[in-house]
Amino acid sequence: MSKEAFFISHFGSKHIGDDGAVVGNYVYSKDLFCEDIHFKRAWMSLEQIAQKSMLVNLSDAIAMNAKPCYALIGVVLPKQFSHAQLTELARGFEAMAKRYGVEIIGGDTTAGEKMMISITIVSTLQGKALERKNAKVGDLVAYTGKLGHSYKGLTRLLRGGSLSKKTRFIRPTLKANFVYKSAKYLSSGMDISDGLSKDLSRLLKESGNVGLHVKKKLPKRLLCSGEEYEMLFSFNPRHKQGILRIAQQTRTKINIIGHVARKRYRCVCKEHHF
Ligand SMILES: Nc1ncnc2c1ncn2[C@@H]1O[C@H](COP(=O)(O)OP(=O)(O)O)[C@@H](O)[C@H]1O
Ligand SMILES: Cc1ncc(C[n+]2csc(CCOP(=O)(O)OP(=O)(O)O)c2C)c(N)n1
Ligand SMILES: [Mg+2]
Repeated sequence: MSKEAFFISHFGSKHIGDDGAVVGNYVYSKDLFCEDIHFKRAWMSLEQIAQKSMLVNLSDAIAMNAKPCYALIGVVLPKQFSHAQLTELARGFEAMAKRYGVEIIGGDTTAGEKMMISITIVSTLQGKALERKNAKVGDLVAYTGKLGHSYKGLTRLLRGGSLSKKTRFIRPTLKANFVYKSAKYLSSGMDISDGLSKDLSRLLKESGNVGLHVKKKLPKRLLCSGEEYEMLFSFNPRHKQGILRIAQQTRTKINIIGHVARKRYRCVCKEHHF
């Protein structure tokens, strides 16, 4: 068991375990975005840091089929930040929040050596919650968009290169419209933050330790690319046409990777979790 799982295992709530906690018609979710863990200051402007930290948080809400409405923003900021820097960061949060119809209703601010951002999102379910745990044997498994860009961007940055502001690593593109329209046809779903293979292993485990019958083998650079924020989901094959139609309407690329089978699935990537 990872130290992360060990730590979380101490809490008794039945709401723990998915992208967000479903309580009544609301979903509550939180993600951290930290200097030298999720980003380096040299890689991104403060505006981009604010934007990405907000997007990765909105991603969890959307992945639950919920519309984000409120955000609480906790920040640890270096003391030497100028007013201009604080403005840039705050405007980044506010602009992205506005774009998704989210109101920043509070948070907390303190000084520290490295930047840390912790965002809590409150969202409202758009229909049934899209959980990880209901994939059934025989369901098709698919993901949206293209994978591998984020890892490619990260590798370039780690080698001292730079990225254009539109690249996936700097600015993920969320699939909100596709999720909201298709959720009623999906049996399970989650966003891809730790890599398709790792996140798929979680989804299949939560669905009763089932496995995947692979349709076409994917290379590790796609399977293990984290921070993609594409959607991973499963559905009964009878909904395939309906889902493909919604994908077309929302201009979302869908990749079917196989179907759920009675076997075990093993993550093929290196574990990097705490
Ligand atoms: N420090 C913590 N205290 C309580 N619950 C936690 C903590 N860290 C993670 N969790 C919960 O564990 C589950 C899995 O978290 P995680 O794998 O990080 O989800 P995600 O990839 O969507 O961020 C979530 O339900 C999350 O709320
Ligand atoms: C400086 C730096 N090193 C490495 C990475 C790569 N990286 C950091 S966290 C992560 C996985 C996703 O983060 P996590 O905090 O596990 O997100 P969650 O699953 O909780 O949503 C990846 C691929 C990075 N973004 N920045
Ligand atoms: Mg997490």
